[in-house]
Amino acid sequence: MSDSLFQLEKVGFQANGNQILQDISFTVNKGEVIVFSGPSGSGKSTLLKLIGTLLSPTSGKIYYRGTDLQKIDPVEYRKEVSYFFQNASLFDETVQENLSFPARIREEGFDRERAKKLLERVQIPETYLSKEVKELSGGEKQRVALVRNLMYQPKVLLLDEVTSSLDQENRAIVLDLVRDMMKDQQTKVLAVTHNQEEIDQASRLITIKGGKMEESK
Ligand SMILES: Nc1ncnc2c1ncn2[C@@H]1O[C@H](COP(=O)(O)OP(=O)(O)OP(=O)(O)O)[C@@H](O)[C@H]1O
Repeated sequence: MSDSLFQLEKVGFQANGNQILQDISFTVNKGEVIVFSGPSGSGKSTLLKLIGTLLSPTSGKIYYRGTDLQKIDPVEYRKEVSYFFQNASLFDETVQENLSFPARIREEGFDRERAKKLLERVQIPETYLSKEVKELSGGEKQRVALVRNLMYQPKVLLLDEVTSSLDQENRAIVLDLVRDMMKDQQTKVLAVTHNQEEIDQASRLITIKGGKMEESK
């Protein structure tokens, strides 16, 4: 078990009397890129939120590196496992204030060099640091939000339809950075997507239908 990254055992989730997920069991091993697919409303986002601890299972267990998620300090867990979603919201402040937020909550200084490098990777000039978020386009906001998630290198990146509201150009920029993270810095990715190009990159495709899972690849 300790060699697995995540292990789900008969995970279920109920909300307002509805069984949204049922009996979800699978193991994610360390070198895998997992993509969750399936029809709209089938429970994919809910599953990713359970893994990201934004929600708690109402039945079953989730283990991270062999330890029950309920027994892991949430602050420590968030340092390793980063959840990034479609239309991630930035604070209504400057780009720098947003990018320094992860350091502020850890009472550390802002790593301007890292911010600069990551911004460059998503084709945003350093001068944007002093820009107000409300001056940015939708695609720029999503790219800045991704940079904010990566200011501390996560071990696992949970991506929930992060490119679905982006045009082709922005999508390519975001995917390129995610790919680099996976390659050079060994970040593991679990993603929910409808995009075929992203699905093709999966080493494993897990399909969720009506709250139940089918493994397809
Ligand atoms: N907190 C909640 N309370 C009640 N119902 C919920 C809650 N969260 C999700 N649902 C319902 O659970 C089902 C699964 O939602 P989920 O967002 O996980 O689907 P999805 O597969 O990610 O869909 P999409 O591809 O459209 O994003 C939907 O029917 C949704 O309405």
